[in-house]
Amino acid sequence: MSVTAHLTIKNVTRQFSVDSQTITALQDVSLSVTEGEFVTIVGASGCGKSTLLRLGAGLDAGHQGEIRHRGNVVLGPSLDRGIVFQEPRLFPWLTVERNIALGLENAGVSKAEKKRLVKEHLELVGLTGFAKAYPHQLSGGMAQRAGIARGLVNRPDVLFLDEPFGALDAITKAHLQGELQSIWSKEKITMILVTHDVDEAVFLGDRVVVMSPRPGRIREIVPVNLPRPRERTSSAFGEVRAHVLQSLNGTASLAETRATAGETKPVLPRPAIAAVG
Ligand SMILES: Nc1ncnc2c1ncn2[C@@H]1O[C@H](COP(=O)(O)OP(=O)(O)OP(=O)(O)O)[C@@H](O)[C@H]1O
Repeated sequence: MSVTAHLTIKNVTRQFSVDSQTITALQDVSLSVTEGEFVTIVGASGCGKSTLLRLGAGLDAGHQGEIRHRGNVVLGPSLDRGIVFQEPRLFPWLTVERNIALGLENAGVSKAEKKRLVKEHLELVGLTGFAKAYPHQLSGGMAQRAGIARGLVNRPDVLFLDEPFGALDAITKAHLQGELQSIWSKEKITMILVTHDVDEAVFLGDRVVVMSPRPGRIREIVPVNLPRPRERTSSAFGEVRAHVLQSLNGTASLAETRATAGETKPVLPRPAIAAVG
């Protein structure tokens, strides 16, 4: 793995205004991600994880501080930065292959190249044979695999994943975590994944970024120096997990904070809320 600073987030603060109150979603957050690294971000609900991801991907702006990707200031979305959300967001009227091909929209590739890339990525996520299926014919895990293929198909430099397995059952989740880790090892794409699941963060991350809420800050960055694929039942894994949990509990227990999360969320739908700054 090279040590090029790939994505740098420097002193980033992001505030929102809700009902004339200012919410500081992120305060003075700095993080430097190296090329090919897998960084996971955990934290209680409302601590700014998604805000950080959206800013990094260029889907949000209005922050103070600076975000650079390969040395260039991030000013908006780019084909170099892919994103996968918790819901796969597939178009129900398009087949799996056409949904994946959407990731190549505006990528300037020929029809033949598009076909080749879609086939390759169907294979990569284990959906060969489902190219012509429609989203309603897929299980939740399969749909999320299609979402991941769409995020990867144009070979982004960085793939941002916002709780990609959050809606899946425990068995499918563990399976897809394993698959994502092999895709990452094979494709060498920088990945930044947000999760509520400490096991997932330790299983996948080279480093686990622990965030604390109100205002959202980085509390600690925990390196995970364990060989891959990781053995979740090993004592070394358990030690890192315990460390991350302790770090989270330094602010509040995750369960406790999630129970009060409603208080930190805007009551109005987000598009109706003005951004500060
Ligand atoms: N568009 C927006 N308008 C107003 N407030 C927002 C907006 N986006 C985020 N916030 C607020 O910023 C804070 C951080 O939200 P964010 O969604 O980043 O947290 P999170 O850690 O990803 O939470 P969760 O784990 O529940 O998804 C919250 O208090 C939230 O209400």
